[in-house]
Amino acid sequence: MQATQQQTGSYLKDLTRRARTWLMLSAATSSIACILFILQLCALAALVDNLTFKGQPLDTSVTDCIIILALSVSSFIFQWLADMTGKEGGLHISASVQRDALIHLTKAGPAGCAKQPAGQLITTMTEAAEALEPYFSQYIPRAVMMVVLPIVILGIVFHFDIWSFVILACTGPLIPFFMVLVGYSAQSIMDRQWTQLVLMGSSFLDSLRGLMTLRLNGQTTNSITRLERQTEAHRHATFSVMRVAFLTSATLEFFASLSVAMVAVIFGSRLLAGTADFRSAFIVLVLAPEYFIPLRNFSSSYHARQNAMAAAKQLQTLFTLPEYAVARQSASEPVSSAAPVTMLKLNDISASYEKALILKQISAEIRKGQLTAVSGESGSGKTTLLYTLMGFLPLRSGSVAAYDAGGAQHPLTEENIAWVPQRPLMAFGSIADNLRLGAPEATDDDLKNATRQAGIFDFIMTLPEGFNTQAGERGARLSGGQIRRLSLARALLRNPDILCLDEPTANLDPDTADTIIEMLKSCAKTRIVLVATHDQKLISAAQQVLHINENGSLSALTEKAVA
Ligand SMILES: Nc1ncnc2c1ncn2[C@@H]1O[C@H](COP(=O)(O)OP(=O)(O)OP(=O)(O)O)[C@@H](O)[C@H]1O
Repeated sequence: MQATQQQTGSYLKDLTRRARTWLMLSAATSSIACILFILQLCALAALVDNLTFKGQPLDTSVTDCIIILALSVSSFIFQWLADMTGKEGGLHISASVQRDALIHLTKAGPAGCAKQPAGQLITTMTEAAEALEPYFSQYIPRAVMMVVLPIVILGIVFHFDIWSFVILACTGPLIPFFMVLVGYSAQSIMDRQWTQLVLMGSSFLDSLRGLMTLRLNGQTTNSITRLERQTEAHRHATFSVMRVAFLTSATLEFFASLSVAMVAVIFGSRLLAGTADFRSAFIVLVLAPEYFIPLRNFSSSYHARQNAMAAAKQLQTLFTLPEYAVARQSASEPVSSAAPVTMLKLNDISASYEKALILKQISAEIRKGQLTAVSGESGSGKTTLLYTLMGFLPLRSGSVAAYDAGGAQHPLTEENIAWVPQRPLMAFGSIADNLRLGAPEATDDDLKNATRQAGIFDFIMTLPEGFNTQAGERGARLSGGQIRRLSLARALLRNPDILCLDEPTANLDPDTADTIIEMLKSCAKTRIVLVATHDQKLISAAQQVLHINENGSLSALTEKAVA
């Protein structure tokens, strides 16, 4: 569900607090720059008046020229400082939002993240977070400037000419008024543009990932047509946004030019009639366009605000993902004892994603030395059971306790449990890089040992570059069985006390499946090994089988003596 305008507005307001100092510095330096610029214009008007009408000789005006130059340089420096501090504030906020989003995704874990398409998450994490930067670096300092500078100019103009003051005071507020009016109707166009962008991103990623499936089903052309349609819709939405932006700036230009022209006409006729002096006329005429500049700058950055509002809505949607992952103790925290965990005790555990319970009151003891399989119909909750052990999903009730051989209880930490999912991730990089994902400190010998245990060492040695061979995008240069064995080696490299595997033999030829089953049996001699599987061969090879029925309850627990 998308957040309302009001919720998004207060979210952006809250974010402002994260870089308040930078943004205040930006607004302050920008105000100083503008005041210096106004002083420079006043000094210039006085110099021109003195030289042309008061007959002051040029050689006595050197000090005036130096003052004008100094004012100009200082104004430039302060404006530069204003841009830099504004940028710093904007970047600080967008980086902190990206960090928050990443932390939230970690808390959501694989179960929570499954609720949004990966393409949408990528677009939100990158483009939406970056779209916040111009809002904070431009819109907020300009909004402050829009208030400060026109008031200063109005004060000066009032001092010189009441009629010019009235014209500027009446026309100035029209600009932000029209901006807000146009802005409200443009927000829905902006939201549409973002929805199209997110949709395009997810469709593109889905098509890329499912290229093979699309091809096999003769859907490549349809997929291209759908992508073309989405690109076209995004182009249309972008054009609508640009049309509104152009129309708005044309309206603003019209009002600004009209009022400057009115001031010029009034002062021209007063000069001709001899009721005004040149110096006042010159000052008011150079200040009149400057009066509209902060208003125009504010209006042009209003687009940044609308874009940020639409982007912030996408970010708020990401933050609504449920935080399923359970916080676990990490290696940096002291563990009560170095003895390995040899037994897991499930005490009446129940778990659910939403309201309905998926797992109901499961109790079992899973020990080192015996391969344990979790079997059951598709959708019965086998993966969910592994998720609860891995900490990807909290328990609704019951508990999981871990004990060492001496009967002492241990906490379940990120280090003593490892997981090999149904579709293991192969990152872009070499085989060695992929193996070291979970154990960056692992030596070459460690890699050899782990791959030997996982039965993939001989295959790696046949590759021309051995461990340095590139795995390809998502392991595209490896077979399904090779990816499984590599991810098993990756898990073993961490030397976990508990190893959980989801469908380790799915879609493998009988010989490869047999090799993996033998490997798991041998792994189970030194650690707790728990597999979720449909594979009858693997179920028969297991010494303990937990059968979960379609209601999510444990319907049978069979145990065989270890051979
Ligand atoms: N992230 C999720 N959010 C909500 N419901 C989910 C989520 N993941 C799984 N489920 C639901 O939980 C139930 C159990 O799913 P689970 O993946 O544990 O079954 P499984 O026994 O492992 O199935 P399979 O053998 O097909 O892999 C299913 O009804 C599924 O729709």
